[in-house]
Amino acid sequence: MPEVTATIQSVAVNLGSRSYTVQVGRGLLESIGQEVAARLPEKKSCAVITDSNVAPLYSEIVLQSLRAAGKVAHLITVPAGEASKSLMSAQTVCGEMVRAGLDRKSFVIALGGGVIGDLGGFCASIFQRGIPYVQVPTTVLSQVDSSVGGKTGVNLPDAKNMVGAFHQPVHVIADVATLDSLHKREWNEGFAEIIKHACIRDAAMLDLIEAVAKGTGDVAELIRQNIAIKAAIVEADEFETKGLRALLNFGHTLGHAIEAAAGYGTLLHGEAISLGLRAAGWLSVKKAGLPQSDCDRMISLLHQFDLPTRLPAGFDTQELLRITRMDKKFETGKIRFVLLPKMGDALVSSDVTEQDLMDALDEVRR
Ligand SMILES: NC(=O)c1ccc[n+]([C@@H]2O[C@H](COP(=O)([O-])OP(=O)(O)OC[C@H]3O[C@@H](n4cnc5c(N)ncnc54)[C@H](O)[C@@H]3O)[C@@H](O)[C@H]2O)c1
Ligand SMILES: O=C(O)C(=O)C[C@@H](O)[C@H](O)[C@H](O)COP(=O)(O)O
Ligand SMILES: [Zn+2]
Repeated sequence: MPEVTATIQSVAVNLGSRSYTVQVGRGLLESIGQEVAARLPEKKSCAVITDSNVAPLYSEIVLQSLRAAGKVAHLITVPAGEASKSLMSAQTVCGEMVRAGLDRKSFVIALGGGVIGDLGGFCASIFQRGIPYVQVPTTVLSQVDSSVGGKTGVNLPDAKNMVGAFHQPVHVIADVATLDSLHKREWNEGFAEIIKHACIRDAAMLDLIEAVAKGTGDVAELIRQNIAIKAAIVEADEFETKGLRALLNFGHTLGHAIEAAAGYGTLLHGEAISLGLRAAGWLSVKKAGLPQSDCDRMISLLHQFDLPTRLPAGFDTQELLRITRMDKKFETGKIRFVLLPKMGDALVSSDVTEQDLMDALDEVRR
């Protein structure tokens, strides 16, 4: 993976009283304490929630920075991986927060990938009915997607993200230096969400993604562009009530079902979404007139990041459909599915049937 160089850039997320800034740059962890103190001057104590892979790499620098800024910081570490995005983990984390003496004047730092962002944000949203939190994303996926927008939550064994809350962070610090320690598989999975963003919102960005795949593109600029895309959608439809934010679910209706059916952690989120993107691309050609060449370009890009586009053996179609019926976009028992009529443009369709989903799954098995 390339070392990502960057000058510090900021993307604003304008949500009235819930507005915040996403800072992107290299070496930002060292100054977390100052940044947090400037935004939460009256808050004295915090929990730094992280996972067992990230803690040995980055917790000390974050704790030191917070303590140097006068904050009392407690480290809470959960096992790495999707299995930690559970109600049981939320209970454990909140219990540790109580025992550490945190109160309604405390705050949370979510230091890690999307699992920690979603879990840490959720704990912040429910702890003593809600305290502020700061996102410190350390994976490509969490920097370009999950740290922005305030969707927090945990999985149920039945389906993904079934319990949660909208709770916006007060600040996001995306230090691209943390990406240096990612393994290739975790680096690559983030590109599923980046390719998704290009497909639904910005066809021109496909060129930059292709350049990054070849090792010639500016990764930090790509991250910044993705944050800007996500921020603009969230600003226009924070609570996913106006039809716009639902477009961020392109590839997710079947992707989430595959992720849950595989057993959380078997496929990474981005890998499951890659499979969902291929299915949604195929349905977009069939039902929305997407040119086959555009669908092929999307699939080729997924391959360039070694992302899976063929469903492995062992997934039962009826089981996947059963999980898909729990999708949050379902309305009065009807599937609402995100399709692309053309590259860079998406819509939510009520014209996709269960038979279409079965046909798409057959296609993805080939
Ligand atoms: N809230 C949202 O809007 C949103 C958006 C997209 C995805 N998500 C959620 O995000 C989760 C996936 O996030 P993820 O892919 O970041 O997974 P993750 O948090 O599990 O991180 C992937 C792996 O990388 C390790 N890791 C993290 N940072 C590292 C670093 N800098 N160096 C080395 N290893 C590191 C982690 O320990 C983990 O093993 C899923 O639960 C998904 O549902 C949420
Ligand atoms: O922020 C959003 O909105 C998204 O849909 C982003 C997705 O990439 C992400 O996986 C999200 O967690 C899905 O949310 P859900 O509401 O479909 O559970
Ligand atoms: Zn996603």
